Amino acid sequence: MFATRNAIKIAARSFSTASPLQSKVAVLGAAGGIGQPLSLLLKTNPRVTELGLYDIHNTPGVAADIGHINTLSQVSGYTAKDQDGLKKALEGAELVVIPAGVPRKPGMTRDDLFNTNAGIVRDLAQACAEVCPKAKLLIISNPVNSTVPIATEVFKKAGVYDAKKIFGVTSLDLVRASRFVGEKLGKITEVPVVGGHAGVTIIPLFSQVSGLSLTDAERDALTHRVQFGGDEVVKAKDGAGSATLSMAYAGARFADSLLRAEAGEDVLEWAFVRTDLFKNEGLEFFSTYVKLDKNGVKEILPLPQNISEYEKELVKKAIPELKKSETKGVSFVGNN
Ligand SMILES: NC(=O)C1=CN([C@@H]2O[C@H](COP(=O)(O)OP(=O)(O)OC[C@H]3O[C@@H](n4cnc5c(N)ncnc54)[C@H](O)[C@@H]3O)[C@@H](O)[C@H]2O)C=CC1
Ligand SMILES: O=C([O-])CC(=O)C(=O)O
Repeated sequence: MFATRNAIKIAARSFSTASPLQSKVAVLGAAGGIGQPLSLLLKTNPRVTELGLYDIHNTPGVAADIGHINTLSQVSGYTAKDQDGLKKALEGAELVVIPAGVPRKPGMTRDDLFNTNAGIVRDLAQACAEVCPKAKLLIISNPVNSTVPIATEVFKKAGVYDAKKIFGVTSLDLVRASRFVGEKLGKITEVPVVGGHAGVTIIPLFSQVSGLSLTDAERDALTHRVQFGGDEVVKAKDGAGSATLSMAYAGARFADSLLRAEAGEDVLEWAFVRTDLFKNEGLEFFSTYVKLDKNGVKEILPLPQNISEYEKELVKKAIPELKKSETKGVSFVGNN
């Protein structure tokens, strides 16, 4: 389950500047709080040559607006009213990013979004399986711990499943952990975050950050802040939704990592993927260290051997929670 740390190389963190390959990125839910700034950031990425934006409404306006930005990529926007709008957005896509669905309000858990978002993700994944089965899917819609198993089951049913290409985007947890530790260290450094994307399933590995020394109380507080960073934003937005801008940044960063890997760079990321790491515990999905190549996941690395006892306990606590969400997602597709 754990490996030595020396195999692990931290990915560079600036956006791409190299000349582009042909890479179409589709964004489903593109007119939303995340969708709009995410589409904006993707428009500024020189590796993206085409953007296909889809939402149930408002996408043509977003596409027209972003389309005036003076980078070379082409932008088109479709809604549910356009004939074959979803199909047109997806055709030829290398990456499909999915932030479609409802966000939390104060007092809700991510799992409370399941009833609405499970069906949305299932239907969008079905369209991806039909139109662009070889595209990489980046799932942002919550609850990620269930929506990734949902998309996986849809692809399996359609006979086009490739575990290397379906990702739950947990990058915002990494961005938050890096920022919160940065406040302490006075410099920005990468902080691995593993597990899942909800409460106690979010596990920051502070033991892996060189130069960081925390008292037990500081470690507990920092861990809690990363695990419940989403709630901090939901509370501050006071009914107007959850994190959108930081999520757009994190999602664009993860998309950029996949595009870099597509172009032949060695990239290490953290993402919620299908893995055998916890096979003995009956768990199929876990966010861990993932080496990327042009096909998506090249290699899944075990957790570092030298993580702390405290972090090992967090992993143990997360497993039953993850398992519950996974089963719920799998059953949803089985029963619907
Ligand atoms: N993975 C992560 O770290 C994070 C995930 N999220 C999740 O992302 C999702 C979106 O959040 P926001 O953008 O703030 O919500 P939002 O409500 O602002 O935007 C969602 C968009 O999805 C669209 N949509 C709904 N059904 C659709 C369908 N069938 N096809 C295409 N588009 C559809 C809506 O029209 C809307 O424009 C939520 O589920 C939220 O919980 C939010 C922050 C972080
Ligand atoms: O908290 C939420 O509901 C949105 C989210 O996933 C996050 O900000 O991490």
